Amino acid sequence: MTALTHPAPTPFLLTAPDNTPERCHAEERPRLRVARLFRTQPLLLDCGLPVSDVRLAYHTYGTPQETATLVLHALTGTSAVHEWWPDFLGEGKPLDTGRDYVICANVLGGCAGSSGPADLPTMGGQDAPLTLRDLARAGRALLEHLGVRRVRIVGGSMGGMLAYAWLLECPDLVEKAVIIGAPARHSPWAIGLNTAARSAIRAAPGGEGLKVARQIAMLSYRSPESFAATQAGQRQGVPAITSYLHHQGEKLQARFCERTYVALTGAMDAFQPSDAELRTIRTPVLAVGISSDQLYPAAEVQASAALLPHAQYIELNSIHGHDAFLMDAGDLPQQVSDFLTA
Ligand SMILES: CC(=O)SCCNC(=O)CCNC(=O)[C@H](O)C(C)(C)COP(=O)(O)OP(=O)(O)OC[C@H]1O[C@@H](n2cnc3c(N)ncnc32)[C@H](O)[C@@H]1OP(=O)(O)O
Ligand SMILES: N[C@@H](CCO)C(=O)O
Repeated sequence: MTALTHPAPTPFLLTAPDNTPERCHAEERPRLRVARLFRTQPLLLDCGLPVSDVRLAYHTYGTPQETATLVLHALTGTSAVHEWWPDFLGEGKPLDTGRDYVICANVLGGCAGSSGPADLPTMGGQDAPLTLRDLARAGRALLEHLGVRRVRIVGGSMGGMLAYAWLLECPDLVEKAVIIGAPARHSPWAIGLNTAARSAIRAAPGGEGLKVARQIAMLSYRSPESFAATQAGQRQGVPAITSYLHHQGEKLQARFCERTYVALTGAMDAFQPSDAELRTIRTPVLAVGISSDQLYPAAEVQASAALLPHAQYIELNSIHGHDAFLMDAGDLPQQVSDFLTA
């Protein structure tokens, strides 16, 4: 197989020369910081490989506190919550920067400042397989680094599935969790879509495959009704949807890494907790399905939540499919706020 590529490293600020976290106060402009973790004791990945000196890039918002709100981003997301979730972050919003200490880290394996596949050990000449539990354990070390003892977790899409991994891996840390647009495990449908995306990347490494992967994924992130409303007709001599998908492919290729795409989709596909494991979760959970979600149908999100002893389920009504939690959130911020402050 031709080697997969990694984009130029994201510029970042190290936390401080001695690796002590700097404090970001509500009035400060959000800054990307990078913590260096596992320098004395390695992180043991589920595949058996130890990793030392792990970088996690993160943003914090609000005043540091021992109890924080941890945001878990989606597949191609970053730690910059202020850039991609303005409906949820800010004073008076569910991630209330005037009241809460909000933390978001680019996941282990990511390509927005954290240690990615190119920084991690290989296994048999291939990138080490990562698990969502590995990502949660790395995240736990960041919380310890920041002096955080308890968290409320809010995650959407991959971040929602990662929230399940946190609930299983770190039950002692998590006070409550909001899981948006995510089941506890991938269906054959979701694995199939990711398989096609990875096949495209492997068939055309260097960027072209990643563009196709994004086009496939975008079709699952929206809905037939959404595209009928936004992409009907022609644009510059081709169907508008064709031009849209090309644009989305170019946009992702410019900002993302194909090796991260393979690693994170693989981690999601492999995360298959049993019903029995899910029934052990004691933490209160708010699970949110999205009425038009083609990737993770609302019924699937609800079925996962039904296995949890202390979960409530609500549905976001939108024609815009899976991505609605990012672009058409409606009343959801208020409902999430109510749950987090109850
Ligand atoms: C803002 C950021 O920095 S996001 C980076 C981090 N990413 C994340 O956190 C992941 C989560 N975010 C996302 O997945 C996305 O940003 C979303 C879902 C929130 C929004 O997606 P968007 O691509 O911005 O929205 P949308 O689907 O409406 O597309 C708009 C873009 O398509 C272009 N477009 C729309 N229709 C067409 C068309 N027919 N042909 C060509 N281009 C088109 C628009 O001009 C616009 O382009 P631009 O982004 O270069 O300005
Ligand atoms: N559109 C989001 C959701 C994917 O699950 C992303 O690109 O990360």
